[in-house]
Formats: sequence, structure tokens, C-alpha cells
Amino acid sequence: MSARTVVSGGLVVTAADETYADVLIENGRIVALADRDSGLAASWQADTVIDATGKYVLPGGVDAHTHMEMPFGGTTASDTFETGTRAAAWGGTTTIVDFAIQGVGHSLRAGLDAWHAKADGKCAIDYGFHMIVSDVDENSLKEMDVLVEEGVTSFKMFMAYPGVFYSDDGKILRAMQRAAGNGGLIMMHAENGIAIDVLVQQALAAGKTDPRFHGEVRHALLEAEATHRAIQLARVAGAPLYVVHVSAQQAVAELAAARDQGLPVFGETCPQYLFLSTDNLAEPDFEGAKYVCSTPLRPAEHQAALWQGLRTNDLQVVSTDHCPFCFTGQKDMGRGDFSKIPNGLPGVENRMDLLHQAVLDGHISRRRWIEIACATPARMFGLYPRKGTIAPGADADLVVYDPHAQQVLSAQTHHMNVDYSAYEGKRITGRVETVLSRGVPVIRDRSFVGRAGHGRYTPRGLTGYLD
Ligand SMILES: NC(=O)NCCC(=O)O
Ligand SMILES: [Zn+2]
Ligand SMILES: [Zn+2]
Repeated sequence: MSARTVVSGGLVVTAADETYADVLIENGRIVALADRDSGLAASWQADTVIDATGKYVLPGGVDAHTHMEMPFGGTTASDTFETGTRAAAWGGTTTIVDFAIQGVGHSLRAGLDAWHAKADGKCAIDYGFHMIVSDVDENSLKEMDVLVEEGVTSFKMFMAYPGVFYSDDGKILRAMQRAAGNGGLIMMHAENGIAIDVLVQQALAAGKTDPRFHGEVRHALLEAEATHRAIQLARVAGAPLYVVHVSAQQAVAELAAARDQGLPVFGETCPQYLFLSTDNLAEPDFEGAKYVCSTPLRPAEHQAALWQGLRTNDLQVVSTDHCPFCFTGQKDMGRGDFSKIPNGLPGVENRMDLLHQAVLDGHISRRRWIEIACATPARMFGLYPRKGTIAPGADADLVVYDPHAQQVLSAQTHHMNVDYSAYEGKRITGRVETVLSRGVPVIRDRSFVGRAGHGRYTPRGLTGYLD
């Protein structure tokens, strides 16, 4: 007989429901839920019982935007698939979707193979891949069809970073047309990189070299303009569109206007835009470099529009865009020239906790927390209902969450392989206690009991968000 686990006594929270129920797990899958008052669970035979009394039982988090060991800005993101997925598990995330990169002049296949080689046998939790398309030609367009069939069903393109990942509008349109035909989802980094590069050169020539100028040159209007343009291109192509790491209130307004017209346009934001601001970028002694990412942090008044977008469903997903670079030895490559600071923030471990704090702070409801962090990312990227919910047939990716525990976020205690925390000193109520991945404990009572290689590559279906 296969091992059976029961998670008992907790409040099971999904995007749809909150019920006191016991959860029966067999062969890594959820096989039944029994309402507390039904008495049904009394007849269940179990090898292991996890007592969740007084705790929440949540679906494992799905982080649809990470960059483990990504070469970028002349260095490489400091979390490997091993350290980054371990940290994700500590934070209650049980699936990541990372970005494989097509090098310019290379095939999509070569990029995907390279990312498989990095991740294979290393991950503590399950993972999938999106593909960054940086060289649109006949061959890569054909490869998109093949990748969709194989379970790489989403493609990130960049209107930013000329000379690196940038695609012009013609290339973007061609890829969108292809996605309209094969069912893939185009994910857009929407910033007008050509205009931004002019402003970067002008700022540097004027002696404006500090990290805070990163935020000034990456103007909110240039995020909004690119968002608008991406929406129109997707419309012409007849393709759905998912805009990543939305930070400007004007960009939210573009998404909302498109959605009001019934267009299949979706938006993601990240905890850094919800909790941090240009005040962080302006921290003295080059400390602002810790907060350099693109799109950039915005003045704090943009946060209200992001929270509102999350409540009104004009924004659907909160991912981390986890792309950590150490302050010493990596971020400091940009002393004296903010354009040389590698772009990206750590956060894969913090997302579920920060969003729980947002529930307590009144920004979102408890079910909306699970919707934007678990269910919708799974649905958006073809992983639902296997991931992102607690229901018979779903993978037993579960988090026992203590909603009353107090913690202080800090680089001293986090598990990400990076020498600072973007949220150093922030007090959070709530903490992950136990995490199961396909029924196997990865974190048990605040100890890591997982292993590199437990996590499986998970091919994905087409986006289920249009159904
Ligand atoms: N966001 C960021 O600053 N770094 C990661 C790369 C990207 O997502 O554009
Ligand atoms: Zn991006
Ligand atoms: Zn990213």
C-alpha cells in the first residue's frame, strides 16, 4: 500500500473557498478533502498525520517569474537552481517557472537545453520554463511551435535592453502572430528601451551617476507607452498578452483600459513595487543599488494603483522576478555609473509572507492572496489544476502556514544566496511552518528536509486563463 498522509485540523484556503477540512494525500496527489464537521476523516488510515490545528493549509505558491543563475549585466544571478529553489520552499513556493534564454544567433533549442542542464537534478521543488526570445527569425518562429507542443508555452520578449534582449516592433509582431497561431502566450517587458538609452546617456553626461537616476531615466511614461504599444501589437496579431513586472500606475491604466474593451490582456506585478519605492533607490552610500531593477521602483504613490489593480483584477498575478545580485562584488560594479548596476532584486523566499502581510494590512482578501500567488499563475501558465489549488487530483503541494507567528525579514536569516535583503528589518505576521511537494516534506516544522533533485521539470499546457 502506498504511503498516506493526512493534514488535519487546518483552515484550507484556496482561491475559491475557506473551509476547516482534513486533506488526504496518496501517491503524491490529493485524493480527498473532508469537512471538519463531516466526520469522514475518522475512517482514513494514514501513515503520517500533520497537525495543522490553528494554521492555514494553503496550495504551494507558484512563482511564474524567476531568474536562477541568469547571466545578465556582465555577471550571473547569485542563486543557483539548487539554492534558489530551496529558498523558494522556505517561503512556501512549490513551483517556479524560470526563463530559459535564446542567445542572439542561437536557436531556442540551444537555450532551452542549456537551462535544462542547469536545473536538472538540482531543484528542491517543481519547475517549468518560459523561453526568452531575443532573435526572431524564420527558424525561431518555427521553433516556437515545437516548444509549445513540448510544454514551453510562453515566450518573453523585451521592448527594453537594446543590444541585449531587445526586439523591435516588427519582430514582436511576428512572434505575436506566431503565438496567435500556436496558442503560446507572449510575456512582455514593456519599457521603451530606445528612449531610455538616450536618457541614460544624457544623465551620465550630466554627472548623474547615482542609483536613484536609474529610476528617473526609466520614466513611468515610457513604461506606459510601451505597454500601450504592446497591447496594440497584440491586438493586430490577434494574440493574448501578459505584461510582466508592471510598476507604473500609468501602465496599470493602459491594462485596465484594454481590459475594459474586453481584450485578452493580463498583468503581473511584484512585491518590490508594492512594498518598496524610489525612496529606497535614493538611499545614501550607494545602498540604493540594492533596489535597482527594471521596470524600476516608482514613487510610493504608484503603490495604491497596483493594489487597486490587484483587487479589481486589472492585475492578475504577483510573481517575484527573483534575480538576485550580491551587493558586494555584483551591484557594486555600477559605482560611478548606475547603468552598470546589474538589474534585479531577490525575493523568491519573501513573496507569500509579504502578501500575507498585505492581507493583514487590508490590501487584499485571504482568498485573493491565494488567487494571485497560487491559482492564477498556475492557470495563466498551464499548470492548473495540478498546481495552485487544493482539490482531489491536484499535486499535494501544500503549505502549513502559521498566521500568527512573528518574523523579521533579514539577510541574516534568509536562505537566498545573496548578501542583503531588500526587506531588511521588515516585520511580518505569518510564517511558513511545513511544506509538502507532491506529498514529500521539503520543510518540516521550520527545518529543511528536502533534497536537490526532488523537484521535477513540469511541462505546461496552454494558458488556461482564456477558458
Ligand atoms: N527585472 C530585472 O531587473 N531583472 C531581471 C530581468 C528582467 O526581468 O527584465
Ligand atoms: Zn523584464
Ligand atoms: Zn524578469
